[in-house]
Amino acid sequence: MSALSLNNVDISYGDTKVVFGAGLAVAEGESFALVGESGSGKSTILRAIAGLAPDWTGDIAVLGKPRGKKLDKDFARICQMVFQDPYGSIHPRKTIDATLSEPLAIHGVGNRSERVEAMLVAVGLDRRFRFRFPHQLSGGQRQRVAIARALMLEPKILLLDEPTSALDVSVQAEILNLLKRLRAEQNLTFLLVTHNLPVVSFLCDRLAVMRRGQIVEIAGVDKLKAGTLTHPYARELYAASGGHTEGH
Ligand SMILES: Nc1ncnc2c1ncn2[C@@H]1O[C@H](COP(=O)(O)OP(=O)(O)OP(=O)(O)O)[C@@H](O)[C@H]1O
Repeated sequence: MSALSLNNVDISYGDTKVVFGAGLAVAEGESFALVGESGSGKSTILRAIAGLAPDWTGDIAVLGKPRGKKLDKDFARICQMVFQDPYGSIHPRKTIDATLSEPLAIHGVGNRSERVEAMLVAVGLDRRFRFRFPHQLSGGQRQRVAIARALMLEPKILLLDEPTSALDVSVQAEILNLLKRLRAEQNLTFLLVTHNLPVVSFLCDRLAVMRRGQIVEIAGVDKLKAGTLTHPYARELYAASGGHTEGH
């Protein structure tokens, strides 16, 4: 059974269709990247899976279960999304403790205090951050909080939308290492959007290359590293990176 599968998925915003006939399957425990030019529909695919872009047709299944069009509570326990900009995605006036406790409260999970402390440790944040506010944290620390919040309900799948691109280069590597470690420790499945090919090489097993709303190639990351992707656009992307597909 796939963790995520899309079959012939079209996605629109109002009258404008932006994704055409997307199909992919991500195995349980796999890390899968969506790459491609800006505006090609990568984030839209994540949003449709997460229930944030409801105007789609085709089939989306999560752990074998067809995905409905609405935000639903059970889904949140299985699949969570992490956004590019942690400042926009964590509430500025809530303490880190409140942010991390909230999903537990909504889902009636107990032992909140212990769970929040354990999660802070798991994402490499000192306990003293617990009662601070987001503006008292660095960008990297805030992204650790956003990742912690996504993991509070022990989901199986993370949808990661450019999780490091808003961060300083020096901090990006720390967050990538964290994601890699958490994935191994918690046997997570990743579907990750990025325009950064070294991130794909570092964190992913396979990738789909998107162009103008279509997936033009799906391949193992070995093909990316070897420069042997076959679609002309995928090759263009590789050439534009100067062959620098590794480096983290
Ligand atoms: N809320 C929205 N309403 C209308 N159109 C949108 C909306 N969000 C995105 N689009 C359009 O949908 C298309 C796909 O956007 P999307 O954000 O999925 O691309 P992307 O591949 O993730 O790009 P980027 O790498 O720049 O984030 C673009 O043409 C974009 O302008």
